[in-house]
Amino acid sequence: MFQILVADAINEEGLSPLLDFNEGTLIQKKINDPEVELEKIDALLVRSATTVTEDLLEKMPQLKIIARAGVGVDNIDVNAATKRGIIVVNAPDGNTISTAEHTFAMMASLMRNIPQAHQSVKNLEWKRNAFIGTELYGKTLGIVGMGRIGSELAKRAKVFGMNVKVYDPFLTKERALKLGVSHGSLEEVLAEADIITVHTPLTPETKGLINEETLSQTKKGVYFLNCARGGIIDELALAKFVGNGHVAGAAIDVFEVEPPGEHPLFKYDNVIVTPHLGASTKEAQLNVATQVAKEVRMYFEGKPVQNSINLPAMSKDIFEKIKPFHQLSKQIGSILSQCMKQGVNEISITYSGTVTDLETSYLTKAVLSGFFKNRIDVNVNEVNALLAAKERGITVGEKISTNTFGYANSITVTAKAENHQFTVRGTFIDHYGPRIVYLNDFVIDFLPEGNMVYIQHMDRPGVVGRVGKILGDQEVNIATMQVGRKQAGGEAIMVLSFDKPLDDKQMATLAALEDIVSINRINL
Ligand SMILES: NC(=O)C1=CN([C@@H]2O[C@H](COP(=O)(O)OP(=O)(O)OC[C@H]3O[C@@H](n4cnc5c(N)ncnc54)[C@H](O)[C@@H]3O)[C@@H](O)[C@H]2O)C=CC1
Ligand SMILES: O=C(O)C(=O)COP(=O)(O)O
Repeated sequence: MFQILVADAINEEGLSPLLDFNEGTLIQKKINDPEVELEKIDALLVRSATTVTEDLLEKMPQLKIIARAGVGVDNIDVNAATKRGIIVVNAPDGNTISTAEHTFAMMASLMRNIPQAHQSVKNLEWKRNAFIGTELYGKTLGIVGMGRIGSELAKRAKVFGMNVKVYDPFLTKERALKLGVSHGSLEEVLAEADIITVHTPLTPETKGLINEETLSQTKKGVYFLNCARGGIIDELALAKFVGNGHVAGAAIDVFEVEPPGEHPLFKYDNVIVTPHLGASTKEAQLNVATQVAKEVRMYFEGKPVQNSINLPAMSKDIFEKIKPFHQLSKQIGSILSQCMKQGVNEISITYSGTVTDLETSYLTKAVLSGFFKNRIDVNVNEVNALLAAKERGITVGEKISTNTFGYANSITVTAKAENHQFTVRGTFIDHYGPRIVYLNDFVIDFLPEGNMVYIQHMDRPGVVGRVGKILGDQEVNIATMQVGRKQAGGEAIMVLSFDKPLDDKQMATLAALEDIVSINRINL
């Protein structure tokens, strides 16, 4: 049973794909609840309230997937998760509309003093002259970060007759044209906008993007909005510019520290605030919960996840096509690792035939994950395979070849150590299955499965018989046996498979036989 911890308030109805999941137990408790056995948790679902640090991950050795029921993953140490092979997924578009609408509502409220006027009337005042507002019509809205939310906001602003000027270094001219917005540098947006709103993720590049220096490049009387992440606008710098009258007002939904407690911005009447409500609608919460619950379930069912931060997305169709090669790649990596015990400094992979139509970089990661399994105590998978190789100084090369060796496809992997190298080649035959067709310079043909032994020996009469007799005497049943040789009387190999793995004594007895050069277990 997979243990799935829901550590933040996530919509119950949206969690139904996991509530109905027979192979999972859902635990709805805070991360620091003493009843939570962190070491047993397989999946963790969070919003922005739970901070997922490297220290926390250290305590969660079984964790395989972190799902963020929302967009921003700045509360998750994605690098630390990647290093451990933990997949991080989010729900990228489930709350876009709600957040764009909230930003718009904040902008309208700010320009028309709605929160202040509301409070005044409730205080039994009637101060119509104190709350003269400013129209949105004809004003220039500067949007920093023109992704999903920025784009939805732009559409709404245009309907209100606003001019939209955007800054986003990753926005193409074509996309800006399609969205009907003027695209410029940050300096241009700062200089031209009447209202500036940020919609970037919080990253080292965007932290403090709006600071004293950038604030001083804006028009006097500018308004600021932050419904993205606390920290993109330097809060103390903003408070200073509100205080000196340069900034006419600000609407803030998110804070560097949440909840913010006493805050220098709170003393200004022209600063309006909400407690991180951008995504807080029934619709958005249902959307994001459903998205991540489905993702986690798909992951545990061995299906591809769609919205991973640290894995490439793959459609179901592509996944079905790549699946047999994925399995074969892992098996090749594992065989290689078990046949070549020493440290390796290079792994090169050559793909040929039909497999080259697929995402071979994904298969390369699968080869590496098979190779590292049982070699290192970190769970290596497609998320952290390249990183694991890099950290161990192993160069990984991938190439495509037209030589298919007579098969419809082939995957050839060579591992190199200082004075030694070992090659394994496999193919996948439709309606037949995976086969290993080349092992360390020998042509062979066997099914990579179960408990096997790989023996290198001299091609002399009686060797195969002696191996069979010794095993027979010990009541060991040989399930399959394949032999290969380069030339008569030279070096040869045997690959045998058994119902149960051979024990150390049986291995030693075989190793001691005449004409046996080496013997290795291969367990797949
Ligand atoms: N207040 C709330 O409740 C919510 C806040 N958010 C925040 O809003 C952010 C944006 O969300 P989406 O639009 O869905 O993300 P997105 O990924 O679609 O858009 C982000 C945009 O920022 C741009 N960008 C990145 N670095 C930049 C830089 N240095 N300067 C200018 N632009 C830059 C990217 O090119 C991208 O177009 C999220 O990362 C999240 O932190 C999201 C949902 C709800
Ligand atoms: O999706 C996001 O990035 C948000 O900021 C929403 O945060 P929340 O899930 O409401 O804590």
